[in-house]
Amino acid sequence: MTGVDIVIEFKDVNKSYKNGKVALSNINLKIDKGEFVFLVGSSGAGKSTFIKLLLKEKEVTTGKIIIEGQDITKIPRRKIPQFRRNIGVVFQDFRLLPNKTVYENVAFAMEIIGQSSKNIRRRVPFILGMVGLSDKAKFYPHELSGGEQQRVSIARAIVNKPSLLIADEPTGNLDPSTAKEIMNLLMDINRRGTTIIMATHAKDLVDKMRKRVIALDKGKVVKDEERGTYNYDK
Ligand SMILES: Nc1ncnc2c1ncn2[C@@H]1O[C@H](COP(=O)(O)OP(=O)(O)OP(=O)(O)O)[C@@H](O)[C@H]1O
Repeated sequence: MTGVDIVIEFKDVNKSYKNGKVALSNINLKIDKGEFVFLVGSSGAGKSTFIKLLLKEKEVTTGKIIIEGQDITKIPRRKIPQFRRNIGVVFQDFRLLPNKTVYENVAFAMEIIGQSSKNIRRRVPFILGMVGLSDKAKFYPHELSGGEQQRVSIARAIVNKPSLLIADEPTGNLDPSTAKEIMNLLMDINRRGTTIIMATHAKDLVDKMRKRVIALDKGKVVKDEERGTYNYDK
């Protein structure tokens, strides 16, 4: 997928869980290559479900999700790992490997997709420089601040040059000024061409950035606005 136009399209997507709970209802939207999209909505609105469908962690009940012309609902189970390589993911709780250094955490993401050690030695220092962690390469996660740990997790998410980066509450565990720094880093990555979808409750950040805002409420899109704000009418 790298380097190819990524366009995400949800076509009449519905998702109900086994208990009958409707998590997403009749979602129709398109996200173009290079966009930065905030996904907002109160707890239970359907943001995590939206992300899980994109990653194929969950399957749609009905409808299609098309990424770069491919209907991902049709990808067979055995091809899911390969599909996921094209998407970087960042979580609220960082999810770093505690027994690996910063360098090793990022290198590991390249090792598991079979990159040569020569490529790894060239790429990891470059990415650590980009996220401002060159001097922390030999540190372990527990020796870092929350903001630094999140930078490592962002480095790991982008080291294999995904076209799409999904950030699920990436600033949720950070104080406001650190959250702003992480936001700036994500904007920087977006300016370099990576499409970003960020689920968040961080009203201040959303209002400041004035990027596209998609708001969910009870599984429905209740707002989709260019240069939007956090608030939406239910
Ligand atoms: N595995 C599941 N089985 C049954 N119901 C589920 C499951 N996962 C989520 N739900 C329900 O689907 C709805 C949407 O949940 P989802 O986790 O997508 O919301 P969210 O917007 O991500 O919330 P939060 O901000 O709290 O993470 C909720 O009502 C939730 O209880």
